Amino acid sequence: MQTNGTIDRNVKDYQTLMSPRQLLTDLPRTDAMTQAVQYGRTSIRNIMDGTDSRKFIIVGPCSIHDTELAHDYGARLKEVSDAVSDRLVVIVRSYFEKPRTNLGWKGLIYDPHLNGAGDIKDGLYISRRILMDNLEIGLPCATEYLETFTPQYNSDLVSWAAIGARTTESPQHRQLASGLSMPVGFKNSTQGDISVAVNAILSANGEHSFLGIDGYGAPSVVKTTGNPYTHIVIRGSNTGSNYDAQSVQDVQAMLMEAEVPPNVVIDCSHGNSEKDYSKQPIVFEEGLKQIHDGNDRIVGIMLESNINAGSQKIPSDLTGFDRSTLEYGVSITDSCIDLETTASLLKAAHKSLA
Ligand SMILES: O=C[C@H](O)[C@H](O)COP(=O)(O)O
Ligand SMILES: C=C(OP(=O)(O)O)C(=O)O
Repeated sequence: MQTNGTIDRNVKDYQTLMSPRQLLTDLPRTDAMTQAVQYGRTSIRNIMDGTDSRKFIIVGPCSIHDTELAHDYGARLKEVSDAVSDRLVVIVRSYFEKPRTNLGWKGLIYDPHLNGAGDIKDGLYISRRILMDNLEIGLPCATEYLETFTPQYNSDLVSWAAIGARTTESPQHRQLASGLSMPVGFKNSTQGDISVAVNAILSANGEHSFLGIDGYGAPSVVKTTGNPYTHIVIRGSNTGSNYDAQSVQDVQAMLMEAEVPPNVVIDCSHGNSEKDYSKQPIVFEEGLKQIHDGNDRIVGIMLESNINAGSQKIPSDLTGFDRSTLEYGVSITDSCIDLETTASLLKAAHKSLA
């Protein structure tokens, strides 16, 4: 086709991807995995409805960059999860898509080999295997959806999904959430605006028609029913936190004014910890205190946790990067608390919810 340079001026290449159905056929979900997915989804729905008195904890690495690490982390978290499961539903963060403030590594799906090659096909296979690994041992998974096509490739393995602070206001993400099969948390904006998340909930609760792909990869008009299990995740902002009792009550008042259930998840990281992992336990304990003091609509808490504490820097241009230089078990995005701290926080929560 003669285009005279009117299109694709800034496009280097198109690479055809396998259809979602192809990936699901190559890496099929087992019955045991289905059970783990359903356990996570049903538990969260019941907690949101108030028919299950437990709380859900979304906990795990800020991002996964290493299959071995994910496996190791999941196995160790599962032991803690089993010990607290009568009062806490533990869902492991399995985040493969990172929304960046400007540039940076975008996550395992986008650049699985950490070499800047953008091998998204491998990223989809590798990330699906990680979800399957966790489900195999009975650990339900949470993820963030950044790209609106991604759920077709992995949502059958996900029990809870986030729409992040940078995308909560995006119509496409709200429409996407309206059709997702799992409960979805909308973050407040990076500037601390709560109303964008409240509006996101209202939008995602409704029916939509929008452009997407079906399981065979065909461009489709997607018609959704609306997702009744959406809620807010308060994550603080670039200028301060919003996890104190007054802020939480103010958020709940806004939700009730909008006639949606006042369910809130407190994110202990991001703006609430000023991205300093050592402050996450303070936020966690304050959330527990508020629950203990009677705020039973705090339905969940989120922690960013890894095998080892802190974070390590990687170059912004990953071309030629030698990933063997990375320290094992340490985040390459936001700083995380370590597994020992995670285990002691979960055990403290278990005790406090007695
Ligand atoms: O949770 C992850 C980060 O906070 C988010 O992806 C933004 O990261 P950045 O500001 O380092 O780009
Ligand atoms: C990117 C994340 O959070 P936020 O959208 O709140 O920045 C995250 O939880 O990984």
